[in-house]
Amino acid sequence: MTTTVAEPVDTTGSAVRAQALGKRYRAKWALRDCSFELPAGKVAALVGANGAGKTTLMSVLAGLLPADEGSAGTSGRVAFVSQEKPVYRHFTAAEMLRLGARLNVVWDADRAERWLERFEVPLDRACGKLSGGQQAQVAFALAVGARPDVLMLDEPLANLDPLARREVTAELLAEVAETGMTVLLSTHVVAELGGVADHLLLLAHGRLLAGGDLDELLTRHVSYAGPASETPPVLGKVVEARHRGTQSTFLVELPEGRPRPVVAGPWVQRPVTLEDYVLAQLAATRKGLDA
Ligand SMILES: Nc1ncnc2c1ncn2[C@@H]1O[C@H](COP(=O)(O)OP(=O)(O)OP(=O)(O)O)[C@@H](O)[C@H]1O
Repeated sequence: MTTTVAEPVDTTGSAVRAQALGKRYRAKWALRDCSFELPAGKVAALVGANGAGKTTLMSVLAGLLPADEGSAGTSGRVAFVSQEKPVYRHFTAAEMLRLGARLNVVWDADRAERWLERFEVPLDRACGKLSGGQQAQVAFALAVGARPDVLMLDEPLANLDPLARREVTAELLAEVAETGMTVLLSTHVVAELGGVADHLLLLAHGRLLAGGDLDELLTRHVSYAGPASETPPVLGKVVEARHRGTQSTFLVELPEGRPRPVVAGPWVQRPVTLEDYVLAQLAATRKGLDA
């Protein structure tokens, strides 16, 4: 089934909470020592390389997989749209919505129908004859129709054309603004998260490498470009260093609670985008420099 709705667990204030969460498949840990909290009403992006543990984390949070250590909880009702976004092939989109109405404790038919209309999904065609993107829209319609407090979407943007990606994220933001729900979405399309996500969870090899408010995280990271050098012109943790010919570039995590240092020429500093940050972190873990 496309959407799973789980019943509430106490999270003492936050919308989603994980405490030293771990999950293994046989002897191999897919998730380890994962602790974080998501405040309500946030859109959190869950990013990480293939196999980092994103689907496993969402499945445990949604209650589909049992944790092997630690604990997790979500406040209110949770809807989870899995990566495959399976729909019953012989059911039409309209029949899927009728099924949603019967399976969910809370059901907002208008909301679900509006979603399908918005994305021009034919209501009377068997889901098996819809495109991959249209099938995903049926899955999203079912999820928003269930009026969850926490909506988890595993790679919602895969299968969607660029315009649909932009429109789906805009619709999700509108849902968040209107209902106050919390969204946790995993994605590889990091470049399109700007202006969408306000919280980040970055997984590497099953461990949480970074997490927190996106603005705070990006404010603490700065890129410096200057003459070839072994070290950056400021104190801090070097997340990424690149040396090309006579130029060096450093992405630096500045120490917490200190004013941003002023650098003198020839060094030039520039702000770090979410994509810069995530790619630098992923590159570092791939090279075995971290985690
Ligand atoms: N059912 C399973 N049985 C055994 N190992 C599994 C199973 N599901 C996932 N794994 C392993 O657990 C690790 C995490 O997988 P997971 O699917 O959670 O990663 P992911 O970050 O969602 O990856 P992707 O971006 O490729 O979807 C991987 O090493 C994967 O091979």
